[in-house]
Amino acid sequence: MPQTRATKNPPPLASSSGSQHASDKFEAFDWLGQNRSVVQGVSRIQAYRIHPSRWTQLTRKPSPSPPRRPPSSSPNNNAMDVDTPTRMVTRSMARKGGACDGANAQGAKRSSPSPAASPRPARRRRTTASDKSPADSSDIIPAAALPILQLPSNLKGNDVFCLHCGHTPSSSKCSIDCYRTFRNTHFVPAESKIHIRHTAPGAHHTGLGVYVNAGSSGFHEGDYLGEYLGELLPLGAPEVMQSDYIFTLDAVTRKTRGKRGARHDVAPEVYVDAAQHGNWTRFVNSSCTPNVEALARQAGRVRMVVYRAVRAIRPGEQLFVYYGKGYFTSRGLRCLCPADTKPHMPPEDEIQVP
Ligand SMILES: C[S@@+](CC[C@H](N)C(=O)[O-])C[C@H]1O[C@@H](n2cnc3c(N)ncnc32)[C@H](O)[C@@H]1O
Repeated sequence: MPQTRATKNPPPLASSSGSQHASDKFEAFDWLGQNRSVVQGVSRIQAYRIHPSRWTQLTRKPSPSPPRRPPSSSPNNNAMDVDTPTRMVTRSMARKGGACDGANAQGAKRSSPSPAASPRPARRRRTTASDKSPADSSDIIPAAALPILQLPSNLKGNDVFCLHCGHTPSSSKCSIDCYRTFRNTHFVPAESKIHIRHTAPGAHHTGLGVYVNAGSSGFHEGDYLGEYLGELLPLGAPEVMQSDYIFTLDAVTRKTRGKRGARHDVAPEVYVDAAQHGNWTRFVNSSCTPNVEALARQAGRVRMVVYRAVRAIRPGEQLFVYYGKGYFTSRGLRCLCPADTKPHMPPEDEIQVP
């Protein structure tokens, strides 16, 4: 079924027809197979990039105190944030220049590592020399990007936990080394178990997708598969409106309860856009029955979106996250995932994890 995008600024890379996809012009085997770092103008990166002119030309709103979320009326607000997955950026979030207002909550909910969600460090695995990527040993974060990525140092409360050490990132026990160590030790070597290829033609064709290699051991539930890398963009950057490869790196820095309900303080808006620079995670398609979740987390005060397996994933299976309903509605797209034989609209923000 033809799909149209309801946007005044059609994405430069993406086509508006259902049979053509942003990445059709990539040679999928090149991405992983030919050891090339640049494929058809899209560079494969191992660390965040920053768009220098976007950060100097655009003035970000000064935020002496972090913006407030509207009080929530949900009596179960505490539970709401537990392991809530993050979602791809919707068009309306980008237009409004902010992803954290209540009106957009359905498509924009990001997680905060709540006390129940991540007080303990993630499961570690043994690192081998072959797991090391060039980025692990050198500058994993460009110096200019560090202040952009880091959460405020005056974090209070106990809502924000480092994925590596489990401490609040403002604690003296948590440092940038936590981010480095997390990257080196907690991710499974996913790239050696996956390949990127065109999805089958027909009703479920969604361009390129990520598949688990036949003959590999697949993934276990809870495996950290990778970090969603891309170019860091500030609030108001025009690319945010145009990209189909974008997450917000927003994070809840403090959650307090008052008479009017819970209040969430959030860190200033940052987007990670993989349209021009990215890693394999940019090819993961959306499904209403995902096997991977995208979580907004932090390690050593560095914000990141991590992909984690929500169940065991067998060889031959395609990896899927859930982009959120807002991703599809704001682009005038229908979901073509295998959860339904026909093009459909994803459920509100509910996902069915089998
Ligand atoms: C982040 S990219 C995923 C990789 C993409 N398939 C590619 O070839 O580069 C997101 C785009 O993939 C397509 N896509 C992913 N999941 C989809 C789904 N469930 N239904 C329809 N299109 C989907 C849409 O074109 C969407 O804008």
